[in-house]
Amino acid sequence: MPLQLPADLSTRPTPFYLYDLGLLEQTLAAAADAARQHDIQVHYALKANSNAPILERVQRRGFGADCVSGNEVQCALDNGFAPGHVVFAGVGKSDAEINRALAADIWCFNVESAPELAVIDELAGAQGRRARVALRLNPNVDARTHHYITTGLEANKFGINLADLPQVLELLARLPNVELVGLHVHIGSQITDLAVYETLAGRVNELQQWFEHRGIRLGHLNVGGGLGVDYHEPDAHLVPDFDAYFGIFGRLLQRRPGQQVHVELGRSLVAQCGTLVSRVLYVKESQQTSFAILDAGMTELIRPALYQSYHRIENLSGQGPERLYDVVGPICESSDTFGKRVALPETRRGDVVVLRTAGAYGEVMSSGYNLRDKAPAVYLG
Ligand SMILES: Cc1ncc(COP(=O)(O)O)c(C=O)c1O
Ligand SMILES: N[C@@H](CCCC[NH3+])C(=O)O
Repeated sequence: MPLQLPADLSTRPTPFYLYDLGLLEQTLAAAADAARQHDIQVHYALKANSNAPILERVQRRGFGADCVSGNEVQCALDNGFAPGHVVFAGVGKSDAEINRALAADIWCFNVESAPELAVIDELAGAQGRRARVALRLNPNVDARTHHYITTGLEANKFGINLADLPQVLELLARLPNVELVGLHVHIGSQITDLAVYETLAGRVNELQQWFEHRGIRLGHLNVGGGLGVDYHEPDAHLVPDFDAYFGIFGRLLQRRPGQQVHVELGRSLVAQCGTLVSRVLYVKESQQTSFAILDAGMTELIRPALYQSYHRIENLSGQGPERLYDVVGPICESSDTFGKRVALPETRRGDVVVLRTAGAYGEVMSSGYNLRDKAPAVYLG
């Protein structure tokens, strides 16, 4: 399927984010089918992209919302997610955020530490409520992804380490305003080696047994998100292999009767439907390198600067034999580089250059550094 472009591209100012809603629907349908087949509930991780037209489509599929701030909780509610389908996660929830989520009577707080548990109990008590909580445990499983987006190792700030679990359970037993409803793990993002999820499923089974030996039955198992996408050859894998991913948990998790299994997917649902569209401002020839300087930079898409991430770069208007370019943005930082020695057709001022697979952690991570304008979003399909 060729990249869909707006009919008025030649006169439309750049940069902008372009979203293919047809591809989004196709991706959501594939995920919903696979989830249904394995009886797994999806909570969409809003942090990947919280634009209203995207949330509207996610919500229509019957997915819930996985939120990591009070504003994300509010955004989910404003965009039609029922409170009973909203989860609030995150290592540093403020009192104000917890209070808002309690007042909205969301489904569950994913709790990351003993002090947080005590605060939720206190605030719930003050509101005359009982909060449902899942404990986020650190399963110490290596996601084999970039170290900045690995979250399930003991060295990471996330989750409760297994050594601390007995004390957390003692605390939980003493707190009157919190009810333990589940177990939560999340080991990282952009996971492409699915064997990692097999290890995770085994670890979750062990954890469940550990709880059961202490007489605790878990209403749901939340195995987090992290399914990766193909940044290198997006057109070959526009829709991720949800069947393989859900199948692992469907097959390997030892589910108890009536127990629910939840996943929190972000990137895999929205990454491929988004593209950052820019134009070449200048081609600057230096002795060693040809720079293609774009009108988009790290302020629009920070992933290459932050994680050395690869995004496929295509010159849609260039013709002629390929040459190598360092593709950079206009921001006053040397890390404002989208790719080095990128093969592009002969590139000129005004050419339209796109960065693919930018629907997740693209627009949401944009900034106003250098007092840049926010790039608008354009929706097709
Ligand atoms: C706790 C939690 N759940 C879900 C996600 C969504 O991850 P992804 O977009 O990789 O599916 C993240 C981000 O890594 C996360 O930290
Ligand atoms: N923002 C990151 C992933 C972090 C996911 C959230 N825990 C990325 O662009 O890849």
